[in-house]
Amino acid sequence: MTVLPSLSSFRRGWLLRLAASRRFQVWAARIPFVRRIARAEGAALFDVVAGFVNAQVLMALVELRVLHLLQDGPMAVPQMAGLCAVPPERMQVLLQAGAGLGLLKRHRDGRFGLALRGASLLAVPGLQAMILHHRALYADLADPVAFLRDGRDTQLARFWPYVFGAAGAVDPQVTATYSELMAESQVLVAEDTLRMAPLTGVQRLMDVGGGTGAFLAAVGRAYPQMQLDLFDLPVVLEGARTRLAASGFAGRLALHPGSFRDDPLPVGADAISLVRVLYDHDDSTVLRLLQAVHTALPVGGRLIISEPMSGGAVPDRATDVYFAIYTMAMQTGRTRSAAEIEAILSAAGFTSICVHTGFRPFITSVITARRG
Ligand SMILES: CC(C)=CCC/C(C)=C/CC/C(C)=C/C=C/C(C)=C/C=C/C=C(C)/C=C/C=C(C)/C=C/C=C(C)/C=C/CC(C)(C)O
Ligand SMILES: C[S@@+](CC[C@H](N)C(=O)[O-])C[C@H]1O[C@@H](n2cnc3c(N)ncnc32)[C@H](O)[C@@H]1O
Repeated sequence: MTVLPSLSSFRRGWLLRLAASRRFQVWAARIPFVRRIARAEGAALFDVVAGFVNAQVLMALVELRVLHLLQDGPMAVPQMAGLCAVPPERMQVLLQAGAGLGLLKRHRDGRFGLALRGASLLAVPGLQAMILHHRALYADLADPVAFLRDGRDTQLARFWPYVFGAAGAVDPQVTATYSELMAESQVLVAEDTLRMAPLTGVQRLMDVGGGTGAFLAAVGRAYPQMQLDLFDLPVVLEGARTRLAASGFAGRLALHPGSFRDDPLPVGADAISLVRVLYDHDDSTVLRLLQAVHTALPVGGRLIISEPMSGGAVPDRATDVYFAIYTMAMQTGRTRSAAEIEAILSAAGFTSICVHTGFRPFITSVITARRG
């Protein structure tokens, strides 16, 4: 909590009782210094209250391709209304809301254009597809208490059938959809992972659960001499073949179809990466997977784990809300803190465990470890 830094629990309790008193709030609104804190708290609280509406305005802007349409310059409301097939008076409200969110800019002549944040959104790989797929998550959260008490049949779990193992990933069309979403959203994850955990000295890297090879492609570009191995479910690798053939890495990339639930991992790599894999699975699957990675690595071999992690003792706004609820809706895994992952790594026999908290925790954080 930002306004209550490190107070004793007695003073903290006293301050919390004050904040929860309506009479104190009325008084605080009149006193100059306290008024600033009260206003900031009010605005922050309203942001939480209005979150769903903000997200739905964003959804409409993306689905109607408003940001794309404004890419070449500002437009008048009636023209936008025609292009988006939305009545002009409603379009006005949507565009004004987009400007309120800082995504659009309202010009003096009443036209709307892109703001810096809206323009940035267009350039984030896969973000628009990610926003559109939130429909499934929002449907699951329509009744959040029912979801928490008994959220067993979720739309999101059906969106990502591979989490149920090889048996779930049978439909190549469905597999192609999620593989594409993962590959696009991988770009920033790869950037941050390689910045936090450079692969200097690694001869051969195996990416387990590497999807269609987007992480390995980034690694291959950064380390032109490295041998690359990709391990994933057969149906996923089938889809990856054409993409990888065109990537120019074919000569130094080997594909290993298999399921880490049922098959041993191939040996030979001196480093193994697990990028956005652990949080899809329960603790016992994660422990067995890390034990299998331990067995597949040579002594001193390196493991790189990269995924958004819970803040643990210091709850984090992005990962402890979005990713924790998201992975709960997927049903099979959970968003773990670095400390929780460290504990499983130790149980699997890893040493030299090192946590690199992400500078963008909503993109990823990294843990590295070695086979002792
Ligand atoms: C030079 C000066 C002084 C000024 C210039 C001004 C200027 C031009 C500034 C540009 C600003 C700029 C560079 C902005 C860059 C913005 C960026 C990089 C924004 C990035 C945003 C990324 C976001 C919002 C990422 C969201 C990621 C999400 C929602 C990921 C979801 C992932 C999921 C659900 C994964 C699921 C996997 C599963 C299924 C659980 O296994
Ligand atoms: C969230 S995706 C991450 C893909 C990629 N690492 C990335 O970050 O974009 C999880 C990946 O794990 C793979 N996976 C899930 N269960 C698996 C299993 N039992 N054996 C091998 N791969 C599996 C999925 O097919 C999928 O490609």
